[in-house]
Amino acid sequence: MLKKLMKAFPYLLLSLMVSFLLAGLDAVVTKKMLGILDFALKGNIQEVKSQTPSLLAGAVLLVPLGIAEAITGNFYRKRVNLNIKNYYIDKVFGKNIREFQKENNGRYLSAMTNDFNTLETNLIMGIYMVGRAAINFLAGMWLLSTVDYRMILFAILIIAVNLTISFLTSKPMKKNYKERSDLFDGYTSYIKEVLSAFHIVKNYNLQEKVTQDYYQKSEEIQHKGFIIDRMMSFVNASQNFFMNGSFYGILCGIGYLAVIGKITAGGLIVIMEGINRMTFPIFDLAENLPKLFTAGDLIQKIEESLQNADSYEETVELKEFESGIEFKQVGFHYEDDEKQILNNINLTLKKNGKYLVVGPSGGGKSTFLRLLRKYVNPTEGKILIDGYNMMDVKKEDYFGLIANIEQQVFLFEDTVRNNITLYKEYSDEEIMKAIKDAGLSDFVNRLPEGLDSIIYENGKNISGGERSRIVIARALLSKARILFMDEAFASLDMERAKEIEKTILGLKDITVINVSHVIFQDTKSSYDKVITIKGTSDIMVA
Ligand SMILES: Nc1ncnc2c1ncn2[C@@H]1O[C@H](COP(=O)(O)OP(=O)(O)OP(=O)(O)O)[C@@H](O)[C@H]1O
Repeated sequence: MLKKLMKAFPYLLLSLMVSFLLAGLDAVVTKKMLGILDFALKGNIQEVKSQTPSLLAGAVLLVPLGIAEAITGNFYRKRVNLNIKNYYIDKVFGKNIREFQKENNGRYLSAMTNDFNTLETNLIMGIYMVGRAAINFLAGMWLLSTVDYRMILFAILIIAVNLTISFLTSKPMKKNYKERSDLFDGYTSYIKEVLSAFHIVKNYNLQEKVTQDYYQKSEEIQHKGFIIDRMMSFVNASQNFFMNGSFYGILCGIGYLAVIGKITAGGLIVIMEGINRMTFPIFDLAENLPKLFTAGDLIQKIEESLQNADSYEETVELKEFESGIEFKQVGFHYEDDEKQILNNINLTLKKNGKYLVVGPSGGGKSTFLRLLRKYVNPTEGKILIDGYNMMDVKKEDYFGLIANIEQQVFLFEDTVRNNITLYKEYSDEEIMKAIKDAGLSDFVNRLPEGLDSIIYENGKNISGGERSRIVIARALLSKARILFMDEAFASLDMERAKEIEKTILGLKDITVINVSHVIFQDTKSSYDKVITIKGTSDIMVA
């Protein structure tokens, strides 16, 4: 992530260069203006006249520079935000399917909203604000040094104290920011779950329980925010106290120098201006430096959530499925559970064969499919595909050869066409054939705009059966070599399910592995094998 942030560094540099020019020119204009004041007080009108045009030119140039500063600053902010957001979503989709499924994806939502907001304020804008504040502070310091170079010592002292306070307070701040981010993870997951179970909450009258839980979680987060704000107030108050004390001391000093005639009226105003210019940047530094120090931990937390725990290197490229899949003494248990789910499976699935997988609930059918889909690897024995160990086959190659039809259907809010083609190029004939084979022709013909009709929000304007058939058409069109079906007929009426099953069993160039509770006696015999999975050590092939 840091690399992505560094990519936006040129934009930050450009913007700070503009700030530098602006602050520098502003200081020069101020200095010149007060020099002219001194000449005027001395009655040197000639000098006043000769210096006024360059003063006005400088003052006019401040306007475009001010606009350029705002534009370049905003551009930097836009670039860097887009960079890290692209990086993040890229990495999320680089996660292994199984690892992603195991986690609560609320943490990703929380990272994309809460953590990114904190990063934007603390790091992205933090760096920019600190850079700009440092430049303006330097400009103020330069103004002071034109009257008396010893003023530089005063500026260095202020910076040193500021940095020390920021550094000392950064440790507890980091801890609190990290804890707040963890609380946000739980909070976002909770809201996501509760909203998706809206009808259950209403049907079972759980509003009161949900409201109480929500209040408690909100309270924890608000309290953590309160602690962070309280710490920030303490940091700011101590820095303000030190700085105000120093400024008053300096004011007394320069007042005395003015009274004894060591500083001119212009010089006096230059010093006041210089101090004034250093004040706001110092407050910006005081506010942003401690936050900046906390950003590292947040980045680390986000990076850790994006790592795949399984870093096994897959070396085999597999562009075509040639002969078959072989289970050799395969056993499996889930990593967080010692219970053996599958044991000593020896089985061959031939290319273009049609297999029905049946068995009691909890027998291990889905686990068997997970192994075949390469979501998990066997804990004993091995699965070979065309003679290669499946574990070594590159995921992206294998996923390119398979299609999945599941009970839970995901549809994009887009046209029927795009939902079937999944944004890949196919001819109209190919699409229409897949639609016919999936039993979708009547549905598409009924739609006012045919294939270009829109499916809304995960298919809320179409029936469960139509949804399933869209996914079946999707799988048929993708010309996958292996089709995994997981209770694909569960939401179809019997006639329609039988019809689609017949179509799929009639397809010559595809291997079908169908896990189903819905078994039709008249189509059962069309399968090459019926595999019964009934828990450990019990796998029957008929
Ligand atoms: N992620 C998991 N971690 C630990 N155990 C699991 C996990 N998923 C499933 N199991 C266990 O594995 C066993 C087999 O589950 P699986 O889902 O494979 O069965 P199934 O035959 O598909 O069941 P059903 O027909 O009810 O969907 C069950 O005892 C289940 O509790």
